[in-house]
This record gives sequence, C-alpha cells and structure tokens, in this order.
Amino acid sequence: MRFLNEPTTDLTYSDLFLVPSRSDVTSRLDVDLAADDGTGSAIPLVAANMTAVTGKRMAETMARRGGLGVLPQDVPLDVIRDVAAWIKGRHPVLETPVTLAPTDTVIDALHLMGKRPHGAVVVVDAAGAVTGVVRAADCEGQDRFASLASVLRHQPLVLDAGMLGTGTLTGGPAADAAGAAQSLRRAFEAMDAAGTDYAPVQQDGVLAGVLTRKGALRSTIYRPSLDEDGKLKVAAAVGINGDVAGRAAELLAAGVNVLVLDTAHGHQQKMFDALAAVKGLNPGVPVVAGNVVTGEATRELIEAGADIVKVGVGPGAMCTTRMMTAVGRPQFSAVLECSAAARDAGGRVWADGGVRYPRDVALALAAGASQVMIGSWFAGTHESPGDLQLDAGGRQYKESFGMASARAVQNRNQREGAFEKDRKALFEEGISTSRMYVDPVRPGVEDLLDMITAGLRSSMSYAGAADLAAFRERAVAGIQSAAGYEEGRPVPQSW
Ligand SMILES: NC(=O)C1=CN([C@@H]2O[C@H](COP(=O)(O)OP(=O)(O)OC[C@H]3O[C@@H](n4cnc5c(N)ncnc54)[C@H](OP(=O)(O)O)[C@@H]3O)[C@@H](O)[C@H]2O)C=CC1
Ligand SMILES: Nc1nc2c(ncn2[C@@H]2O[C@H](COP(=O)(O)O)[C@@H](O)[C@H]2O)c(=O)[nH]1
Ligand SMILES: [K+]
Repeated sequence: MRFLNEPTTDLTYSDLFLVPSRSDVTSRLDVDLAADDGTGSAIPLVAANMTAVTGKRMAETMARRGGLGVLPQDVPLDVIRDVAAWIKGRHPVLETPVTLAPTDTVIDALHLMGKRPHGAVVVVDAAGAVTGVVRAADCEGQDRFASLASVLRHQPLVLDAGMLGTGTLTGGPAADAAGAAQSLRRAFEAMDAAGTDYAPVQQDGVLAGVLTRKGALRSTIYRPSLDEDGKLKVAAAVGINGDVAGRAAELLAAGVNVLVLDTAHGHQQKMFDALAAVKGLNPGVPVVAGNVVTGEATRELIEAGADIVKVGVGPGAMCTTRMMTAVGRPQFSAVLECSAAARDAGGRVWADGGVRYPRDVALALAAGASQVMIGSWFAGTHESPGDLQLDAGGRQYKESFGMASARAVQNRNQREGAFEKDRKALFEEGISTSRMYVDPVRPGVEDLLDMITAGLRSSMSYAGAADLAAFRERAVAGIQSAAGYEEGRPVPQSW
C-alpha cells in the first residue's frame, strides 16, 4: 500500500480513502478473495468470538460461504463438542432449515422462525419426510395453539437431491464445479417457475436441507471452507488462564480447525506461556493470538509460535477500553504497522474490531491484514445466537454485549465464589447491553457477506488487483478531512 499524502498521526478507517488505479481487472467476479494465512478461507471474513455473535448457526453459515466463525472462550467443552459435531454434520451447500413436527403449534413456529432468515419452517413427519412448509403469513389470524398440520395450506415445491444432482454439490476442491453450477441453476429455475424462493430438498425421501433462490445463486459465487474430510470448518477461542493446553487439546479433538488464544492484553507473559503450551501440542492447525497493536508485540507473538496475530485494542463497538484506560490505537495504523511486522516475521494479522461499513474491510485488507474480524455488525442478524426482540416502534433487534463487560465477566466466572466473581466484575471494559438492529433489507449474515464482498471486489478492481496480495501491493490511500468523509455518504433527503 502506498500513501498519497504521508500521515503524520495514527489513523482509523474513516480517516482514509482509496484512489482508483489503472486496472486490467475487467470484472468484479474475476477477483479472488481467498486469504493467504493457512486457514483456507475463501473470503477474508471472521465472525468474532463473542457470545452475542458466534454460535452454531453463525459458524455454520460463515463456513458455508467461505469464511470462519470463532466460538467464544466461555463456551463449556461439552457444548463445544456438540456444536462442532453439529456444524460438521451440515451440508456445505444446502442450508439448514428450522424443522417442526405436524403436531407442533403455530406459536412454536413463530418462536423459531427468527432463528433463520428464511421466514419459514419445514414440517416433517416422524420419518423425516417433508409434509409442508409454514410461513409467517400462514400463521396470521390462526389460533396460536393450533397444530401446524391444521395450517398447512399449499403443496410446497420439494426438490429431489438425486434429480438435482446434489452429489456434485459438495462445494469442495474436488467438486465438479460446472455440474454443481448446472444443478444450482436447475434448482433456481424450478423455484422461479413455482413462484417460490424456498424449497426443501429431500434425499431418499428424507429432508436433507433447503435451498433458497439467493442461496442457489450464492453457491455459484462463494466456495465453502471445508476441512480435509469435506466438513465445514470452525474455529474456537481459548483464554489465557487455567488449563490452556487441556482446553486446546479438547478443542482439537472436537475437530476445531483454527485455535484463537484470546485476551485483552496479548503482549503479556501469560500469553507467551499459553502459546508455548498450545504449540507444545503440535496442534496442526493455525494458531491465532492477540490482541495487540504494535509491530513489536506482533513480532514477539509470531516468534513465540503464533501463525496469525489478532490486532485491535479498543476499536470494538462494545468496547470501553479506550475510555477507561486511554489504551489502544486507531485501528488502521495498528493494522498497517502490525501487518508489516507480521509479514517480516513470516506471519499474518487479522484486523479485529471497529468495522461498520464494507469500506472498513477494504481498508484493513489494503493495510495488510489477511482477514477481518467482525463482531457487533453480525450480532444484528438472524444467525447470531440472541433472541429476536422488538423495540417500541416495532423494529427488530438483537442484544449485544462486550466480552469484557460486567455481564460477560459474571458469566465467565460463574463457578467462582461470590467474592471472586464480584472482584473480577470491578474490571469491566465493555458495555453489558446494546441494541443491534436487524436491517430489514439485509436480515441475514449472508446478506451482509454479499454486501461486504461486493464492496471489496469493487474496491480491489478499482485498484487493479485480482487477489488480496495484489491489493495490498497496489492500493493507494489518502487521508481525508471529516468533510471529505461526509461527502462520501449518501444523502437520503434534500438538504
Ligand atoms: N480487543 C480489545 O480491545 C479487547 C478485547 N477484550 C475481549 O474481552 C474478552 C475478555 O478478555 P480479558 O479481559 O483478557 O479476559 P480475562 O478477564 O479472563 O483476563 C485474562 C487475563 O489477563 C489479565 N489481564 C486482563 N487485562 C489485563 C491488562 N490490561 N493487563 C494485564 N493483564 C491483564 C487478567 O488478569 P487480572 O484480571 O488479574 O488483571 C487475566 O489473568 C476477550 O474476548 C477479549 O478479547 C477485552 C478488552 C479489550
Ligand atoms: N475492549 C473490549 N473489546 C471487546 C469487548 N468485547 C469484544 N471486544 C472486541 O471487539 C471485537 C469486535 O469488534 P466489533 O466492532 O466488530 O464489535 C472483538 O473481536 C473483540 O476484540 C469488550 O467487552 N471490551
Ligand atoms: K469502541
């Protein structure tokens, strides 16, 4: 990356703009978004290890679209084992529906519908065959305790996996890409002809997953993140206290594909001890460590065995660290300095926190990050773990909170005595509640991935970069005034 005008101070994303360069990239679809950091991710986006952000649905969906979700450090090991097995049991192309039995009720359907962006529930019989599809509209005016069998109206379109050729739909490197694209096109056209945007897919008479029109399209553009057994990848975090090696070994045994050693202050002795403990296991998967904001800390963590260093202190939307301690660093400069140091030392960095627009992702990657971690923005989607709530005006939102907030600290230290628990809660560095509104136009995390990757592809083709390495090389950034930033925002009404 080159600066148009050399900075004299540390900068964050809003301080910068990118100028276009002469380009040989003639289509934005020709741009390759694969990360070069050993994770195998086909898009450079990671869902943060925050309780309000990443659970099984987020991790599954991120991996299906080529990214990664990190399960938080607070999740107990037995839950991690179940969740990792569940994620690895999901289809790499077909989406996971909400399912209920014909004897379940309208209220069950309405309660579960918000867990997916489909706005639908598939009703299956005891043998797993599809008996119908219930949508929110089918529930209107119905007794909330009526059985789903009594509200099933239409014969839904059900696709047959065999007819569709879903054998080709494995999404892996060995997959027959042309055959898969044909299958997906056939499914799209069948849905179009039937006037529906959602179709259950059965294999041997049993529900195997669902396809949506958008999902079928997406699977022709995105490539899933799969492990060597062709299963969706998942990452998990480990704190630096307690039995680090024990937890890391259990995570590896559960099939976790990337380990994230996570603490507020990553440049500390306990982190070096934790890294030594984890590297001692010969984990055979990339190890991420953080968080830091200096080149020196980055180099030392890589020398201690980290493959990737997580960069960002204080930019997070839930984070009060800068206001409490003055510690941190404007995120763009932190990523720029740490990325250069990491590459010199043979490692990479993930830019973690403070991303609110697609432009921020482009800037972090231009600054040299191999991937960008997003928390709060993704909390406001159907795939995050929280319950969908309505504000007084009827807008949908989900609650988010920081992992260093009093709420998270209380959760994390549940097993400690009241004295210890209250003592630890004194050190909160995050907010315990915030509303992340669900964008009615982009309610699912895949809608946000579409938006971010579209922006990024375009950003890269403006720079004449066909991949992220070329983007880092070719990007030209300038520093702008607040008025310059403001000029770039759309104007929804006259002034
Ligand atoms: N990216 C960011 O800006 C930040 C992120 N977080 C996130 O919050 C979560 C909880 O993190 P964390 O607070 O580390 O978890 P813990 O409260 O479990 O702290 C982990 C260990 O680090 C020590 N520690 C914490 N802060 C500092 C510090 N400033 N200097 C020296 N030692 C410290 C703690 O000791 P003791 O409690 O005795 O001091 C403890 O031993 C993580 O997910 C983390 O990523 C938290 C803050 C900033
Ligand atoms: N200082 C704190 N940082 C936190 C806390 N919880 C999470 N985080 C960090 O934020 C990013 C995500 O940033 P976002 O802007 O996308 O929300 C996350 O990965 C952590 O590094 C917290 O309580 N305090
Ligand atoms: K902040």
